[in-house]
Amino acid sequence: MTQIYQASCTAPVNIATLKYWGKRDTKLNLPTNSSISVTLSQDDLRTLTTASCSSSFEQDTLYLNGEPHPIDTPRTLACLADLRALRAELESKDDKLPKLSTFKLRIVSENNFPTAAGLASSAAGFAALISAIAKLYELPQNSSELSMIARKGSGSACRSLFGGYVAWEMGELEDGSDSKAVEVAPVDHWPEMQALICVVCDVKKDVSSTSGMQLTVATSDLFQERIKNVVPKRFIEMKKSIIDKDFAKFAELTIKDSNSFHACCLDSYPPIFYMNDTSKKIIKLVNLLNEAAGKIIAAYTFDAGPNAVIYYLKENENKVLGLFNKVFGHLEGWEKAESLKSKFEILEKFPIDQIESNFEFYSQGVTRVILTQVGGGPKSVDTSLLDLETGLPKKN
Ligand SMILES: Nc1ncnc2c1ncn2[C@@H]1O[C@H](COP(=O)(O)OP(=O)(O)OP(=O)(O)O)[C@@H](O)[C@H]1O
Ligand SMILES: C[C@@](O)(CCOP(=O)(O)OP(=O)(O)O)CC(=O)O
Repeated sequence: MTQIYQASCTAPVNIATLKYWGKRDTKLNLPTNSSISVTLSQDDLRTLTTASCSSSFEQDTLYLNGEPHPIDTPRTLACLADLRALRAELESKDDKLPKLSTFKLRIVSENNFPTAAGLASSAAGFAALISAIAKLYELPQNSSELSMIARKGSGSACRSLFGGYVAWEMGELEDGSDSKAVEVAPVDHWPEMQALICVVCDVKKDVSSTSGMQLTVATSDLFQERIKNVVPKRFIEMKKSIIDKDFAKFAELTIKDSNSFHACCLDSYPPIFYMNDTSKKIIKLVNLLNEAAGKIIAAYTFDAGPNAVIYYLKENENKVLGLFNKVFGHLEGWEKAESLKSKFEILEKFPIDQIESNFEFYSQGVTRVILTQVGGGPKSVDTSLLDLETGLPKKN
C-alpha cells in the first residue's frame, strides 16, 4: 500500500479583549487596527486536526466533525498554497526529502465544542489546520510566521497560534508580511485569568463577521474615530495592563472596547445588532456586581453574536461565580465548579432582591455556561483521527 504521511495538532480558541473589526485588504485579511486576545484553555475548547498526504490521494479533502466539508474556499486554498510553497522550498534544497508538496492532502478535524455557534471555531480550526500541516511538512517557520498564514484563513485565527495573551500587530506593508500575531505574555505570567462563557440561545447570525466589518468600514463615521484615535492608544494601554497584571485597568479597557465595537456596528448603515436582550441583561449583572464590589472584578466582552465572555481573576471566583450560579445555576456547565459551590457568595451590597423578584426575566435566554481559563497555544499530539487502513476518518 502507498505510504500515508500524517501529523496531528490541537489548537485553542481565543476571545479578543481589543477587537479586530475592519479590513484594509479583504483578500489578505489585513486589518484596519491591531487587536489583543486571551487564549482559552484547550482542556475545555479545542480543535484536533490530523493532516495527511499521500501520492495515492486524488484530491484535497477535509472532514469536519466526521462529515466532508468544503476545502476549496478561497481562504483555505490560500493557506494550503502558502504551506505547499514553503514545503516545496525545503524539497528544492534537499533531494532526499519526499515530495510531499506535490501530494494531495486529506485533513480530518474535530471541534470538541459547537461549530459556527459564535465560539470562535474558525479561529481554532484554522490554527489547528495550519499547525498540523506545518508539522506534516516539517516546516521551520515559527509561530508568528505561521500566524500570517492562519490570518489568510480567518483574521482572528492568527492569534490562536499563541497561548496566553496575544497581540495581532496590524502592520502597514501592502503584502501583509508585517501583519502577524505576537505574544504579549505567556500563560505563566498571569495564570489566574478565568473566563465564564454564557452561551446565549440564538438562531444563526444573519450578518457574518466578514460582511459585517466591511459594512462598518464603508458606512460608519464612528468607526473612523475608533481606528484613528481610540484603538492605537488602547492597544498600548491594554498591553501594559497585561504586563503589569492590573486587572482593573485590563477589565475597564476590555469592557470599553466591546462597547466601542458594538457601537460601531449600530452606527453602520443599515445597523448591525449582534447583542440581544439576554446579552444586555448579562451586562447589567456584571455592572451591578462591579458596583457592589466597589471595584471592577469582572469584565464582559461580546463578539459578533450574543454570547458573553466574562473575564475575572481566580481570587474573585466565589463572588463572580456565586452570582452567575444563582442566576444560571440550573444550566449545564457547572460540573467543574462542584467543589467550589460551598464557597460561592453574593456580595453584601449586591441588590439580589432585584434579581430574585424578577428571576424568570434574568434567568432566561442562556442555554449553557462554559467555565474555562487562560491556556496554552497549539500542541503537537500523537492522537490521529485518520484510519491508516482505509485512509478515511476513524469511526468513533
Ligand atoms: N476544525 C475546523 N477545521 C477547519 N475549518 C473549521 C473548523 N472549525 C470551523 N471551521 C470553519 O469555520 C466555519 C465557522 O466559522 P464561523 O465564523 O461561522 O463561526 P465561529 O468561528 O464558530 O463563530 P464566530 O466567528 O462568530 O466566533 C465553519 O463552517 C468551517 O468552515
Ligand atoms: C468580533 C471578532 O470576533 C471578529 C472576528 O472576525 P473573523 O476573524 O471571524 O473575521 P474574518 O477575518 O473575516 O474571518 C473580533 C475579534 O476576534 O477580534
